[in-house]
Order: sequence, then structure tokens, then C-alpha cells
Amino acid sequence: MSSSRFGKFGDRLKKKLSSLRPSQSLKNRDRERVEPDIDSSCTASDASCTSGKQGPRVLGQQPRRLPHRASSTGALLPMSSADSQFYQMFDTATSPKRHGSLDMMLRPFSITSRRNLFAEGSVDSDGALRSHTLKTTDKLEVKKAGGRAVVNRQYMVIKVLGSGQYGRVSLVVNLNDLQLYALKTVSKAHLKKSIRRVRSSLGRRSMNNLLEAARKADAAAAAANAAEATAAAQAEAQEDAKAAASAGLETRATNSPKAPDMVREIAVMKKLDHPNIVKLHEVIDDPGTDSLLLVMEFVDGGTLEQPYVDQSAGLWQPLPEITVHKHFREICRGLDYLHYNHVIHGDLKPANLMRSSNGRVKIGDFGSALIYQEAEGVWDGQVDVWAAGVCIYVWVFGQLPFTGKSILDIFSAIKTAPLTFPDHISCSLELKDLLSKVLVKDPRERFSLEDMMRHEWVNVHNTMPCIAMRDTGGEVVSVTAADMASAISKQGREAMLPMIMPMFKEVYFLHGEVMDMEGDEGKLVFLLADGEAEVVVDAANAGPRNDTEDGEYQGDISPSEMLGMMSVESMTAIVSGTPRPWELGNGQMVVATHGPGEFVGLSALVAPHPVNGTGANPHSPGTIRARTNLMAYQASRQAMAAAMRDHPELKEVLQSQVWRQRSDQTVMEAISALHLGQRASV
Ligand SMILES: Nc1ncnc2c1ncn2[C@@H]1O[C@H](COP(=O)(O)OP(=O)(O)OP(=O)(O)O)[C@@H](O)[C@H]1O
Repeated sequence: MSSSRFGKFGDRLKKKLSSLRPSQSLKNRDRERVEPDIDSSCTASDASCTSGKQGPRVLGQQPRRLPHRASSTGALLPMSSADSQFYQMFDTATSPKRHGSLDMMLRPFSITSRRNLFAEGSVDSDGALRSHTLKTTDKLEVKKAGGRAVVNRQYMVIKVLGSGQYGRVSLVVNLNDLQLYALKTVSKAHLKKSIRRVRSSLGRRSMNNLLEAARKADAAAAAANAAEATAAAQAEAQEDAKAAASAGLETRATNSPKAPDMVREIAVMKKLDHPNIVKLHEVIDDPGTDSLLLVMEFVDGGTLEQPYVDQSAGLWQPLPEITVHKHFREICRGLDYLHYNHVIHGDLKPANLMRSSNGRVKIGDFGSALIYQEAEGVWDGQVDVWAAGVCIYVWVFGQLPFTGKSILDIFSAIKTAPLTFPDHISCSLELKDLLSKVLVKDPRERFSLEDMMRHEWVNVHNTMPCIAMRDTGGEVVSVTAADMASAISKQGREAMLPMIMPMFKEVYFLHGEVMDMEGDEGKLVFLLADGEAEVVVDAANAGPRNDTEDGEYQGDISPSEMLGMMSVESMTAIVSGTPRPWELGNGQMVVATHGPGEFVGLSALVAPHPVNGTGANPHSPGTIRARTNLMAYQASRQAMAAAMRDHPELKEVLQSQVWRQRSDQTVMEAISALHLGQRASV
């Protein structure tokens, strides 16, 4: 492998990069992917099945422009045959049809472990139940059967239950166990943001920041109804106000929020199991979009807000104290279980409390929950105690304990106004006593959850004890590597994990540290647990590895075949001449970034050789480097190879992982193909 030859290739590649224009930006390409739109309103006659829209929803769709080449002065030049060959291949590889066929190629991996109840074109005995492909993304498949949407051949949508600020909740039936579940679509970006938000609020923002934020919010929503300030918002504001006051109104740079770890949060949530907690059963990721689907226990009695609030007037209807008492004891148990497992709910409010048909109250919506880690410092479970107190107050008195005409007024009332009880509603002295100990502004002086559970109003003078988890014992939920890796459903993942998890050991890397070097024999495979890794390739060193001396191509797979295996994104990255933040200079390019729950280093193990297309490529096609401080599970290539020999299905699954991750391997193939395309034309 002569370095001059690759040097020449490198120069030609650079020239190519600078002379080409992408037909679309990477961003637009990403946005062009079909968004999942699960809708119960589909009918059998509506083949597109998207709420009456024409065909699936495509965001940011733009007419495709033919690639052309510009001179340095911007004038269009006639294409060379190498260019046109390349463009032809590029066009084929990136056309929707071609992209579709890539999906087809991957599809068999997606259904191996699922019951195929609604195979394409299947018809029931009456001929009524037909299925049509509705939409398929990399991991999320939505089909239509019997006029209803079916997600991943498992969850059939019955109806929409409701919509929150960030997503929609549908009632679905699980075709595997014929039980009802609630399926919630949430935005990954929102989930990450809310984790960050809770962390930062628990990390103590200053009062100045808080008031500034409140002023901005007030200005933006001058007409906002004060009643919209939720119990949780009050609780958060309360915590912030007190914390800021005790910190002398200074912004604390220390104790800054850690990078959000959605996978860890989800892994913990999935392990929580308590009669007063809405169970999270499955999380389905669609990597092509911002959507995450949460499959939850269906709670059939509605929320503890709907029946008690007059929506038109925004007024609460006071509840009998005895009803509130019953609800509250269950909330205490659920909260106690959460806190025992180091989970802070962070958004406790009547709208997030649900009732089952047998009257049991369940805490739901963990979108703002936080897993407390001792390393992070202060335990802030007191935020949930405050919110629980606000819930009692609202139910008993039919109004919020602290109100104002604007958000700023409400914050100010929370911070300074004394707790009062309306005269026109009578309640027991015990309840007033409890509220006066729970709605205490300083969290250090506020009742703890256990104090609350021992209070005479709750345990009815010790005749109905409300026993805390700490007194009964029980294992605290912990998450293992296997839990983390299976937290979010990935196709084939479930079958693979038991085979590979025993091989992994925990490793840590500092930001910038090399985990595996390009060109070395790929010895390691990593499953990322926390933090991000990037794959960097050196374009100047790229090229085929089994050319003959005279450069003749010896492989048995053609460049166009290789291009058929490429992802659109990596191709766009290769041909774009525009400098991008991920281009490091000196011909180095970050071709892939991976986060928690994803594998890196697999391509050396299972991907076909970039040129001859056969066998596994024993060399790392790119350098794997820590993009942040990170924790990962590491396995040796040898051990993985042995497992693949013993379990042929593991190889299939890992191969599909490589393609799905738009790995560095595909980029290397693109570079090789570009090289070969150029040489073929010389
Ligand atoms: N597990 C569930 N079982 C039954 N119904 C549910 C379930 N989860 C949510 N719902 C219904 O869906 C509605 C919307 O829920 P969602 O959690 O999206 O919004 P929210 O909590 O009301 O608002 P936000 O998320 O904006 O705070 C709820 O009001 C409730 O009626």
C-alpha cells in the first residue's frame, strides 16, 4: 500500500470534495425522512392512512436537484465521465426508490422475533382484515390492519386518549397478550430537555435567574391565566426561591447539570413496579425521527384533574375530605416507592395522577422525573412533597394555595405569602395541621415524605398506618448493562443481549481519548452507556485494501453494488464541499457519532470488506474516540467472533446494527467507490 498512491488519491478526493455540491444539505436530508404518524382514524379504504392527508407526512420535502459541478468562479462546467458515473451512482443510492430497497433489505431482521399476525396482504375469513404497509422507518413499523394502525405488528391503535403538551396518548391493544396499553409518543428532544431542566432546577438556579425567566414568561404570556401555573411549577419555583435565598442570590456555577442520560432514566423507569405507579412496559425508538414511543399500562379511570375541574371556567370543584384522604394515602405510597428507588417525579399534579376502574390511584407521566445519584449531591425529593401538598389543597379547597395575576405574582406569592385556608370550606384541624407542615417554604423545615406518612391525618391517629418502604425493606431498583442496552427496543436487540452481555466489561474514557485506532486490527467492540463517541476517518488514508500493484480492482462486488448499501447521510457527507463543524481539517472527518445504547466498533467485526465485499473486515475503518467523558461496556473482537460462530443469528443482528447505525463502514465504502469510479474513468 504505497503512501504516495494514497496521497494522490487524497488530493483527488479533496479536489472532488471542493468541486462538488450536494444536491441537498444533510439537514434537509434528515428532515425528509417520513415522520411516524400513528393515527387511529385510518380506514381500510384510506391507503395512505394519515388522518385524511394525501400520503405519509414528509417534512421539509424539496424537489430534488440534479447534481452539477461548479468551477471556482461558480460557472457550470461540463461533467467528466468520472463525475457523471459518480453522480449516477449517487443518484441511485440516494433516490427514494433505492432508499426503499435498502429498507427492504433490512426488513427481514425486523420481524424475526415478532409474531407475524398481519403479514402484508393477509385477509381474514370474512375478507375484511387486510393489511397494507402504512409506513416503515428504520425501527418503527406502522401498518394498517382491519382499518386500524398497527405498530411493529404488535400494538393496534384503538383510539386517541388525550394529548399533552408534547405528545399524544393512544389506547392500543397488544396483539401478543391481548391486553390494553397506553401508547404515548414523545419527542426525544423534549425528553432530553426536560431531564436537563429538572436537573438544572434541582441544581439550584439563582433567584435572579428565576425572576428574569418569570419576567420573560410574563411578557410573552401577559394574558396567561394564573390558574395554569401547576402545582409542580409552584413546587419548582418554591425550591428555587428558597435555594437561591439560602445561596445569597448568587448563581452557582458548581453542581452544574450532568449530560442527560435518557437511556439510563428509561432503564430505571422500566424496572419500577408498584401498584401506585403507571408501569412503563416498552420504549420503541425510531431513529429516523424525533419520536419515542412509550408503551405504558393503560389506566382506565382518567386523571384526578378531569372530573374535578370545570374546564370552561377553570375552576376546581372541592372534593370531600374523605375522598382526598383515600387518594392521598395512595399517592404517598407511590411517591415513597419512587423516592426509595431514588426517583424524583418532578411534575406531580392532578393531571399526572390517574385512577383505575377499581379506584386505585397511580402516578404517571415521568417525563420530568430525575434519577438521583449520590455523586450529584443534594437530595431534592422535597419538591414532590410540596407538590403533593398543593394537590391536597386544590382538591379540598378547589383553588391553588398561592395565586397571582401573572407568573411573577405567583412566584412572589409562593416566596412570601403566608399559607391561608378559605373560610367557606370546612376541613378537619388535622388536615390543616398537615398542610401547614407540608406547604412550608424552606424545604429543610418542610415535612419529609416519611413525616407526612406518619402524620395523624394520613394514618388516622395510627389506626391505618401508612408504612414506608424503608420500614419494610425491599431491594432498591438498580440497572445493569443489559437493562441499559435493552431500555429502548431495537430490532433484534432482545435476542442478542443474553448472548453478548456476559462478555462485556465496564470501561471509562476521557473526552478526546482514543478508544480504537483507525487501521489497527479492530480488537474491541463497545456498547456505550453514558456519553458519546465519534468515529473519525482520515480521507488521505482511505482506499481499497486489496488492490493489485497496478491498481486493478480485484473484488467481486461492484462499486454500484456497494453504493446500494450506503446510507444517504454518509454519502451526502462525502460529497459535500461545504466546511462543516464535524470536519476537523487535515482530511479528518467525523463520520459518525454514537450515544448511549449504541454500539461502536462493530463494523470491523461484521461489515463486509470495503472492497471485496466478502468476509469480515479485520481492520478498524475509523478511529473511535470519546466525544465526551464516557462510560461503555467493552468486549473483545475475539469473544464476539466466537459468539457469532456459535450463534449465526447474532451475526445477522450485528450486521443489521452496522447498517442501521450508518456506520463508518458505509463512509469508507463511499470513499472506496469514489476512488474506483475515478480510476475506472482514467
Ligand atoms: N397510562 C395512561 N392510561 C390512560 N390514559 C392515559 C395514560 N397516560 C395518559 N393518558 C391520557 O392522555 C392524556 C394526555 O396525557 P399526557 O401525559 O400526554 O399529557 P398531560 O400529562 O395531560 O400533559 P403534559 O404532558 O403536557 O404535562 C391524559 O390527560 C390522560 O387522559
